[in-house]
Amino acid sequence: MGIALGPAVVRDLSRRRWFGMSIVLAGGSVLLLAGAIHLTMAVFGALLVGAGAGMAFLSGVTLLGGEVGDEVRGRVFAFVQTAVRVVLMLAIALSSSLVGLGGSREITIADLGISISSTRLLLLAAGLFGIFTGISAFRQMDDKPGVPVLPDLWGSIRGRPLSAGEKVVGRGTFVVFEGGEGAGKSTQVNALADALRAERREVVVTREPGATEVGQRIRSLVLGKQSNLSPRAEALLYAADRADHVATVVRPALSRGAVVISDRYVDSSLAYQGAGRTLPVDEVSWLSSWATGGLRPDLVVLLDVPPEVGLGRAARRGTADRLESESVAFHERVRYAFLDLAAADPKRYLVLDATHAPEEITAAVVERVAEILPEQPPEHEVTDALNTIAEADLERRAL
Ligand SMILES: Nc1ncnc2c1ncn2[C@@H]1O[C@H](COP(=O)(O)OP(=O)(O)O)[C@@H](O)[C@H]1O
Ligand SMILES: Cc1cn([C@H]2C[C@H](O)[C@@H](COP(=O)(O)OP(=O)(O)O)O2)c(=O)[nH]c1=O
Repeated sequence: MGIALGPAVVRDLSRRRWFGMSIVLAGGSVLLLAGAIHLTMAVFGALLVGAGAGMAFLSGVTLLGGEVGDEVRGRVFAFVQTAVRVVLMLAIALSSSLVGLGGSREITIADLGISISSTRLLLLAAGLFGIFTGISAFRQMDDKPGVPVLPDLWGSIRGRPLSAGEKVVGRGTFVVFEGGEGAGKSTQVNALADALRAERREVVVTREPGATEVGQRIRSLVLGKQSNLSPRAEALLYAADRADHVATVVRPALSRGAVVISDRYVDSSLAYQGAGRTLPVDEVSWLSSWATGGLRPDLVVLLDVPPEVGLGRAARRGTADRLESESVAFHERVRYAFLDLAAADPKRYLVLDATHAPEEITAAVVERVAEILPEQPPEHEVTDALNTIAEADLERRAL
């Protein structure tokens, strides 16, 4: 059953993870057998043991096939087949003699009449051993460290396994500003950058969409008033812009140790394409996480403003783009989606009332950002680093 149905159920789950999980399933089902108080429970437990063992066998053979060289494959498989048979025979022989050793004693728990026999104790020990072995196999072989196990399994069953986050080398800090139109994001991004530059930190100010050359072209596609995009195409274009932005601007800057300040990031897609355009938010989230290789900001500053106020400010700035000209109901949905995201992860968010005076907002932002920034290195190291960046910049311009 495990061999026949397993692959169809877990679909794209990493085979390394599947191997450990299957052993845990088999071990857990043996535990169920140990505590079975009715024949149906025992039959169900036995089916699950079979499914777990079958899946472990299949994933183990698949993994072995992929990792063993062609020249020794025949011998390795012959050895494994023989070893499996020997272990099975030993297990049968040993367990039947152990079962015969102990007697059976009846104890009564709330009229259930559970008998504690040596069979149950043996199954209990075997189940615990199976779970322990499965967990240690999982830990040793895990190819997606840091990716939560159950969401990954659930995602795989639904055909969308979670991807392992790409590592960020370096110790930069990633700050994102989010909020509706005219909330004051650009104003605050610049104010924060000025404050950090005054401390002689390397700051990279960037935005979505349109921070790169490709991004500029995508920006004119998604925000041009004449374009008539479907919501899914719009979501894919924002994700493509984000992928290019993260790969070519954000990650390189973070790996240098810079503070990267971005005007909008993933939450904008969740709020505008998810809540605004009513695409499934988990799907939009998966798309963004794939596009960014799982890169998450250290801090998200949410500038919260009623849509009428923000849109009024944006209108004073000039002509409205495609999204600015959406209905007030659309912008209300966007606003509450942002607030909802912030409430779900309060440690990562700073929510500010954006109707306050700009200087007041800047002071709150600077205070919070100071808490997450690493200690400043000694003055001469900063000067050297800034000189190197300036020289590299001059060289790039000269080319
Ligand atoms: N706190 C504030 N109070 C009043 N007006 C503001 C405030 N912050 C920004 N503005 C003004 O609102 C307009 C939009 O601000 P901007 O920073 O471009 O917003 P966003 O980038 O969020 O669209 C600008 O004219 C700006 O001067
Ligand atoms: C990054 C991003 C932006 N957007 C929208 C929100 C804005 O209306 C528009 C960006 O416009 P922009 O002019 O850069 O921002 P603002 O109006 O806040 O100054 O793109 C999305 O719909 N999804 C996204 O993922």
